[in-house]
Amino acid sequence: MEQAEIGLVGLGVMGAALALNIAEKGHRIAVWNRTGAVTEAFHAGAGALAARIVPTQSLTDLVAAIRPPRAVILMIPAGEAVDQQIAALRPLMGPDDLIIDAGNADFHDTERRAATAEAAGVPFLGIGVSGGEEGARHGPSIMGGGPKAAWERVRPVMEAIAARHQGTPCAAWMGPGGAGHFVKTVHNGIEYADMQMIAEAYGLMRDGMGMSAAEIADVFAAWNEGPLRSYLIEISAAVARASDPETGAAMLDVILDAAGQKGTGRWTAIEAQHLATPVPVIEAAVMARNVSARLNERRAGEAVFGPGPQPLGGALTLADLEGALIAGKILCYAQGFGMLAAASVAQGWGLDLSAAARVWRAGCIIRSDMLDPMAAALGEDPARNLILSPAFAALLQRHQGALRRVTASAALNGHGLPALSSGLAWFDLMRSARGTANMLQAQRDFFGAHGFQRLDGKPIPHGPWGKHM
Ligand SMILES: NC(=O)C1=CN([C@@H]2O[C@H](COP(=O)(O)OP(=O)(O)OC[C@H]3O[C@@H](n4cnc5c(N)ncnc54)[C@H](OP(=O)(O)O)[C@@H]3O)[C@@H](O)[C@H]2O)C=CC1
Ligand SMILES: O=C(CO)[C@H](O)[C@H](O)COP(=O)(O)O
Repeated sequence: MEQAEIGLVGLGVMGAALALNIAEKGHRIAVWNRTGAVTEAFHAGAGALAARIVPTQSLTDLVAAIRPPRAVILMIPAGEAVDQQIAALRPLMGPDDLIIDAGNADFHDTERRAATAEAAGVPFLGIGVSGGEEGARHGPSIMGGGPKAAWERVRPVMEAIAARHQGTPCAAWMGPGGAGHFVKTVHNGIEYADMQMIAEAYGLMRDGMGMSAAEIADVFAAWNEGPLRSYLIEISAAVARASDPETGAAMLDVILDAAGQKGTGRWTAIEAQHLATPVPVIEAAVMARNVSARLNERRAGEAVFGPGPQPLGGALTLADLEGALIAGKILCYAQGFGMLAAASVAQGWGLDLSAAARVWRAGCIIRSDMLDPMAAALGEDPARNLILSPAFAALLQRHQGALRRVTASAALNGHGLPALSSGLAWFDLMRSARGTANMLQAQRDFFGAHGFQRLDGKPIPHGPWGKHM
């Protein structure tokens, strides 16, 4: 039998869709899944593509089914499962055979696996794949990381299966080691923030303006025709429009308000702290998911303090909400790109921020019309904060008023808007040439003799605190 060009382990939601995508682009692929019955069912359901798919029932058969030098994609949960699969596969493979972890991964794990592979003289790639099931099936965004030569080996397949933005594949090598998985992690942090800001606008419409889910769907659909045009706004319109087949009620109205999470947003927040790079909108979004899961505490809080959100009494318009989301989105993306810049320096990756923005323009969950001008702005001057680029500074000038009205009215009326309001706070700090950290420095010097710098440059590193004690 003709050997496959590539192999794939893990026929779950993403792996199955990716395997069909690869087969559809004309590549013969061998597949293996931990639960063998899943492999059989997958092959049986692959229709015409089944002819290009080789189902296998052991890792030995999987490896034997692939033409050397081999490439095997892992599409399985992050963490131990990946280490176990690598440990099981490596002894079966040759020194030129490539293992590709294409699931989400903590980039520290990817760095460790890359170092182990390099020491053993075998190739390993860690690549981020975004787009959910639909993206994996018809064109995801792909962020490659690891040895450039190994990426070049699989680049033709990656570019063939990736989404396209005006003909350009949304698949690119981001850098060595864990760079690809790091870019995917920041992508997911932005995803959390974008989703949270949309949920905040939804809450203002539902609880502050008394709008039904169907009316809210119309608003999201209208916003999707303007500057906010994006996959997440588009699906927000769709989910707000959907009805529950059981009760006929709006689907949103029957879904429990407790968010799940697999951890990628948390990885972003943790790494941001390690890098001392401010991503408050992303951190607020992670916090909001954590709070959402504390249902009993929230119910107890409402019992003691009364319900939070009150009607806004006409204080805000839908245009205010749209403007606030435009401003919030720019602020959160600027923070995400700032984090990529900080990691690039810390890790010596040489990340091209514009290239990251370019692979996010199509296929991924955060794809949006704004990413093309963002890629252009980052290309003009990668060292400049995105909010200072002329195009995005002008948008912020235009929409910051809406963000202020929305966050102020929300605060006055009991609506918690952690993401939008932390975005505004960061923006105001970023436009303050004279901040308030002089007070922090004085306090630190007072209690710990930590010293400070003076504005006039005089070499007097401590304050006269002793005289006043
Ligand atoms: N779902 C999404 O939208 C996205 C997911 N990802 C990432 O893709 C990867 C796969 O996710 P997804 O397809 O959603 O997950 P699923 O839960 O749908 O599938 C998981 C797959 O991994 C296999 N698996 C689970 N544990 C092990 C193990 N210990 N050893 C070997 N195989 C194992 C399962 O096999 P079995 O059938 O035997 O259980 C199954 O094939 C994850 O890293 C995820 O974070 C990335 C982007 C988007
Ligand atoms: O990577 C993804 C999208 O880009 C996955 O869907 C991921 O599972 C989303 O994260 P979470 O489960 O934490 O919401």
